[in-house]
Amino acid sequence: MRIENATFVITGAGSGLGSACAERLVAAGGRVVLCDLSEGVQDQARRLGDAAIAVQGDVTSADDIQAVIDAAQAHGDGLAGVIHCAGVVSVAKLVDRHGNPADLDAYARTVQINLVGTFNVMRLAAAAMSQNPPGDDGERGVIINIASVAAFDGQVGQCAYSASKAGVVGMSLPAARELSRHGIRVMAIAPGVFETPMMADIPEDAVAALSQAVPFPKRLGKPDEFARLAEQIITNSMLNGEVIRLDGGIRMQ
Ligand SMILES: CCCCCCCCCCCCCC(=O)CC(=O)SCCNC(=O)CCNC(=O)[C@H](O)C(C)(C)COP(=O)(O)OP(=O)(O)OC[C@H]1O[C@@H](n2cnc3c(N)ncnc32)[C@H](O)[C@@H]1OP(=O)(O)O
Ligand SMILES: NC(=O)C1=CN([C@@H]2O[C@H](COP(=O)(O)OP(=O)(O)OC[C@H]3O[C@@H](n4cnc5c(N)ncnc54)[C@H](O)[C@@H]3O)[C@@H](O)[C@H]2O)C=CC1
Repeated sequence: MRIENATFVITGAGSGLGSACAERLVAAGGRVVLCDLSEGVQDQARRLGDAAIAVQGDVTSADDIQAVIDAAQAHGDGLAGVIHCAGVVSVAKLVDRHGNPADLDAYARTVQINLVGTFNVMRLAAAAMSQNPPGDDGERGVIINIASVAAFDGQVGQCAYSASKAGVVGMSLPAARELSRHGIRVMAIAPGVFETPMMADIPEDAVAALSQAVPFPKRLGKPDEFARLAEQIITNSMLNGEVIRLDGGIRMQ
């Protein structure tokens, strides 16, 4: 699929990895519709110029995401793809050091945003893209979801987060199988540790430990390194139904 003059929805585009994807797609001649809960997403759209518009919304809301997709249809010649970066991190042990059980609502919130939100965006975007005229190979669209290495190597305290991301991994192949008849590809990226505001709350020694745990390069990833992979997934139609770890070889302990 070509990026130039095509329109993409990027969720979580007010920050971090989503923001980097927006910059890279605009630089490649694409048009973007930025969705985020935070109102800062409007500033990001203004920075990117006429190729970008922002629609504030919650990925767990059917109405909000349908409004984002409707805006994408109007922003260009139909929705070509989605890079779904919106997500939250949570940390809690099943039983804390005082013997108290983990909070159920906190667990449910993490799964609701990271997993149910992913399903919500996929289902509404796929319904819209299935109406596109077929392109090369009969392609009508591409969906890129974001998992995490925590889907595979979850650490102590990551039951909710790892479960939510493992669910994103689990949906990749069945979604790709179902949507292949419409010419829509589904991929997921499982990042390791990247320099974004999501990592900002981590104690410095923990960040250092995570960086040292990366075989090579021993550092946090840069958001544009993530965006470059997303760009390649969009333009390389043989990438489908798979999860790509982008992590420097880290296997978390
Ligand atoms: C490496 C810790 C990083 C903390 C980061 C918190 C914010 C996370 C932002 C992540 C954003 C990116 C997300 C992503 O997709 C990529 C990743 O997943 S990066 C990995 C992020 N890691 C986590 O989120 C782990 C979070 N867990 C914790 O911070 C702690 O486990 C927790 C606070 C939940 C509990 O710690 P503590 O109070 O020390 O628990 P205990 O005192 O009960 O310890 C019991 C026992 O378990 C050992 N332990 C605790 N944490 C870890 C660990 N992460 N890895 C290995 N072992 C751990 C602890 O040392 C005790 O062992 P003893 O032998 O009894 O000393
Ligand atoms: N930073 C990292 O090291 C890693 C991040 N990831 C995943 O990558 C994705 C992006 O993470 P970052 O850019 O690092 O985080 P970030 O915190 O910088 O950006 C996430 C964005 O999602 C938005 N968001 C959260 N909940 C939302 C909702 N319900 N509706 C709409 N927007 C919502 C936030 O407002 C924020 O702007 C997340 O899914 C995260 O789990 C995965 C592995 C590693």
